[in-house]
Amino acid sequence: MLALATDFHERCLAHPTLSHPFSHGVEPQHVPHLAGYWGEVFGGPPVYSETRGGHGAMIRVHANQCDDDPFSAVFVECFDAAVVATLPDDAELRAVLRDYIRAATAEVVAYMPSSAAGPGDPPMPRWTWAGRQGCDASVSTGDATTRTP
Ligand code: HEM
Repeated sequence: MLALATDFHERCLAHPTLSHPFSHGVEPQHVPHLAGYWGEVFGGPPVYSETRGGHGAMIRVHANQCDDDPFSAVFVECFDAAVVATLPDDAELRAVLRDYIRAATAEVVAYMPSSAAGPGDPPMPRWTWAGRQGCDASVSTGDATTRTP
């Protein structure tokens, strides 16, 4: 997760659109925080919830920041590229991660408009080989259940 977050963040900083939100200075521990968040989503220990306040806190970092959305498409492109650069060449893994980042980005971006209500205290999303757990199947990878989580 640290390798993925490091590579991904470098891509954001190098991107003409994505670099803008980071141009006012980035929290020095941003990359480990991002890695801890993703680790928790994918079944690791609750590092992000215990140290940063959980999924709602992550959403609130982004909330009410922007009334249009120049970010979603390029954000997922950078993530897909970071997955290819840092994780094993595994089609099933890449499919789950592709589904994940699209669902996660749509959720974050929905809170970005200045008029959006806050997220409350939503649970941390959990993703496995079968896609998102405890949620509707439209964001799941369907029958990809043969791998051990
Ligand atoms: C859609 C476009 C997005 C943009 C432009 C964006 C931008 C940012 C910025 C500027 C920060 C603050 C960096 C800092 O100073 O610490 C941040 C923090 C963060 N972002 Fe995003 N983000 C986006 C989407 C997402 C998504 C989809 C996720 C999760 C899948 C995510 C996860 C995080 C996390 C975990 C943090 C650290 C929050 C903390 O300090 O606890 N971001 N993001």
